[in-house]
Amino acid sequence: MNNSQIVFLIGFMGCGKTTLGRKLASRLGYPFFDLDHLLEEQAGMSVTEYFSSFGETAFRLAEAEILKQTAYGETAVVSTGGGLPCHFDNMDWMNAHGKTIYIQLSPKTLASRLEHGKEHRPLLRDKHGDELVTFIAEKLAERESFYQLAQIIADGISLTAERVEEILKG
Ligand SMILES: Nc1ncnc2c1ncn2[C@@H]1O[C@H](COP(=O)(O)OP(=O)(O)O)[C@@H](O)[C@H]1O
Ligand SMILES: O=C(O)C1=C[C@@H](OP(=O)(O)O)[C@@H](O)[C@H](O)C1
Ligand SMILES: [Mg+2]
Repeated sequence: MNNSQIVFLIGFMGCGKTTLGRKLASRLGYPFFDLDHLLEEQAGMSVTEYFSSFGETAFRLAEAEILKQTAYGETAVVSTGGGLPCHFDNMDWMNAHGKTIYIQLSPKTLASRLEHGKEHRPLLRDKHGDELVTFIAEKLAERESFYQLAQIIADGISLTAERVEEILKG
């Protein structure tokens, strides 16, 4: 029997990839990887500092490199950054190496979750209120076709690690 399983969580900033990924990994007894945290460790600086020092293009190259070079082992839960599936062949690579789950939420719900965490997200930090919702709606529309390539699409409202485990078992 093949017991290998790498689960990639994808979706827009604020959909809960990091929070849910950590819980899911603990539930399944799998190692947890958050690609933004790996990049921060390797670069020795925060994602925000990385964007301001090197720019978004360099960040996209670095996150793709970390996605593909990390030794995940046989089982893992991997939380990606929100933009990662939309660059290079990252989405195809994740579909070929594991199970991809898109955590889907509306721009309004995402904005309400992000209002307090946006200083850590360089793409959002200067946006407020309705302007934040509009920005998310536009960016999500650009990204949606990539996210839709996921093998599993899950409604992010009240999504729990337990529910994701059930979905994975089929
Ligand atoms: N299921 C949830 N319900 C409500 N808020 C949540 C939920 N999951 C995460 N959050 C909150 O939303 C924000 C973004 O979560 P995070 O896990 O960092 O998302 P992502 O990694 O997808 O950007 C955090 O403030 C987090 O506490
Ligand atoms: O959507 C994006 O372009 C980004 C999402 C962030 O990760 P989260 O989705 O975990 O916030 C982080 O990778 C960076 O700020 C860029
Ligand atoms: Mg995250």
